[in-house]
Amino acid sequence: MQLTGISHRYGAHQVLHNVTLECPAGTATAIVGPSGSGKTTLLRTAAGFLTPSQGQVMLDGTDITSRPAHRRSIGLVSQDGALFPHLSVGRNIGFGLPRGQRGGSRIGELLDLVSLPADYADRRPDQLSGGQRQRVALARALGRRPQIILLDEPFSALDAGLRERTRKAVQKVLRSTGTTALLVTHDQDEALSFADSVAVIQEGTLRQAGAPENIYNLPADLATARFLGEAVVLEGQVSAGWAECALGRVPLRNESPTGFVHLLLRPEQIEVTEPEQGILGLVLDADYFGHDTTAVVRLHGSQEEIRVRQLNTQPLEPGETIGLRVTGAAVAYPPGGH
Ligand SMILES: Nc1ncnc2c1ncn2[C@@H]1O[C@H](COP(=O)(O)OP(=O)(O)OP(=O)(O)O)[C@@H](O)[C@H]1O
Repeated sequence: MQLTGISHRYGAHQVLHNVTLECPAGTATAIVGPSGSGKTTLLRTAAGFLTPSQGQVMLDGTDITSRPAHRRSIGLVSQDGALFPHLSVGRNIGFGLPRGQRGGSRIGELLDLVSLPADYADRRPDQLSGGQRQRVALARALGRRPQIILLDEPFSALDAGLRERTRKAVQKVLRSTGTTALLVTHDQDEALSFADSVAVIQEGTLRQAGAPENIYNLPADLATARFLGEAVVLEGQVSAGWAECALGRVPLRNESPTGFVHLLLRPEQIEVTEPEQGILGLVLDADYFGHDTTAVVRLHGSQEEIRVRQLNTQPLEPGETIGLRVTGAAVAYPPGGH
């Protein structure tokens, strides 16, 4: 599916500005962005519930912009699954299937696809857990073998553990059926782990789209960097592909003009060492989580405070002096961008 030059306004309020996004067949694309950035509006445009003020929705080379939702080969799974509470699981899944397929075997097949036992067909939705309900919603959406599945925050009502398991189960089903998926989420970890491609949208504008590792490691700007995870931003001076900053001399991941820049590092790139082996820092605050420790550290001789994250280390103590060393490269941004 291709969304080309999509703009949309609700009355005088323009919420999408010329968004172009390609969702290649058989892949999963996640749209992430802050609340109110226009994600759902874009998804509704893809689904056919809304005709954009401008732009085209193309599917397999055909312009389907003004084709209504029920005539598109698209399945939708929403936040709460939207199952009919008074119908059994089997009848929920059968809803919308051609008459001949509403019986046992196709329903059983679809339950099996989402790893639910066949006898769940007789249960009512309120006899299932939240994760199981979302799997039923997925089975229902997949029943008609749509070309595309649209997932609108489908895991957000689930608690952390269940959320991850359900996400993995859904990912597996989508991959095994080769279904193209478009997921809307405001959870950046979910987007990075679920999708083949991540699109970041802010204030109705597409800021960046690409493979998760590219988006995380080389964000288009600092706002995108901060949205996708914790960011350590330091002032620096660039010359010949290296930058000098409060953490010493660090290589750059991107091409940058010489002179003053803002440097982006991720907290996990900053290694804690013995004081004599790194740049000195004073621990101001530390949180020990068992699997990792995060700390806020003030760098010696500067007012810069940074956040570091260490795996499997001893707890750090406020007031302690530590050494810090950068691993990997930084990304340089010209001054003025935030
Ligand atoms: N039917 C509508 N009429 C008028 N304004 C709307 C309508 N639907 C959404 N909006 C506005 O459009 C903007 C984008 O909304 P949208 O639901 O697309 O954002 P979102 O990124 O999905 O947000 P969230 O993550 O909070 O769901 C918001 O400012 C919202 O108030």
